[in-house]
Amino acid sequence: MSVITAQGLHKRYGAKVAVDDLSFEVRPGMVTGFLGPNGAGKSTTMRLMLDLDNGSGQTLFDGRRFGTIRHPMREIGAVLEAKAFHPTRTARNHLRMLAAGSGIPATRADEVLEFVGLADVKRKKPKSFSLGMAQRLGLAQALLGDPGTLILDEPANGLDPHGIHWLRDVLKSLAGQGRTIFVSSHLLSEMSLMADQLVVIGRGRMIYNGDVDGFVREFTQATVLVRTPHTTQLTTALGSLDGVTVEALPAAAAVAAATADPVDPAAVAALPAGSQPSGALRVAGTDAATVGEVAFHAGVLLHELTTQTASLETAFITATGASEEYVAHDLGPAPPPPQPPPAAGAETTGGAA
Ligand SMILES: Nc1ncnc2c1ncn2[C@@H]1O[C@H](COP(=O)(O)OP(=O)(O)OP(=O)(O)O)[C@@H](O)[C@H]1O
Repeated sequence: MSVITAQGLHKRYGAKVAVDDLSFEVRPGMVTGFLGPNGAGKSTTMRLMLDLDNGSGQTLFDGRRFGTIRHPMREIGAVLEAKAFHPTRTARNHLRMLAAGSGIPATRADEVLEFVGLADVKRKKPKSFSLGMAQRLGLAQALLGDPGTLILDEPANGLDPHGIHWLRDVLKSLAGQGRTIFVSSHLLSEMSLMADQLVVIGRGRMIYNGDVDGFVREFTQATVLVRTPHTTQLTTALGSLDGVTVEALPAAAAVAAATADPVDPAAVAALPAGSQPSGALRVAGTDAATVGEVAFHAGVLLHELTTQTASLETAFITATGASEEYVAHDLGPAPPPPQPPPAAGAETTGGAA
């Protein structure tokens, strides 16, 4: 359980700056997600943090560099590459060898293999493992020394939906025990369910460091969904507010037509409570409380008033769009297959044989 402090991490490959002066803190007791488009520098950053790559800056684990920690496996569990295992040993022996090197009892190998669901294949060689099985073995290896800190690069890669669900529960529960979890992933829906804090980078630079809700707030605009039988009156009333836009959703347009817009409030009010036809509006540029107040002062009945926040994926695309390194382009039609050369003496213009 340690605070990770990354300070001024920097790495270039020739002219290419892969990690550009990154500083951030990863705190215990929560999952910190590490996000960025392809090639943003996530893996390089993780390697720098663990002194596995040459670069500048430093990373401290409760004030100590990785290289100075006597038994790193007992403090920091890391999986940076899913398939980095000994080529000839069985999964169990691979873990027992690592355990022996760090003064960890051999029985722990069986415990962690059981924990990650690989007990049945522990006598098999990891080279025969699928990517998902290799990921599970990687996590078993990381947990061998019961470390307080986990650094995991794309641990969900290759896992099936059950495996992803399981991994999320495991990481959340390890964080709940007070451990420090730093995990990269491209699965944004998973990240939104799992992470408390985010470090988001693009082209090696910091884009955002803070809590997940703050990221979504900063890079997207919340809207207010309103359902009312009086869409026209409400649209007019909201139109007087600066910076507010109102969009009629398809259902609202249908109601407006059906009730011969503008709505006759007296006719609608005469309907039994709850049976008035309701149209939907999406309001941007203000909050639900303001929409509710405006509706109240305009005498507009509301059936629903909901704040709608955007997804982590929408925020990620907005935040990192400009720093996307590998941008796809439209694929034109395939060229026609080459025509075989005409046989010698054959007709080339067509015609009756
Ligand atoms: N050994 C290397 N030699 C040259 N360039 C490298 C090397 N390793 C990484 N890079 C470059 O550094 C940049 C960052 O790469 P990195 O693998 O850290 O990104 P990433 O965010 O982990 O990407 P992904 O999400 O695709 O795994 C990329 O532009 C990559 O091409």
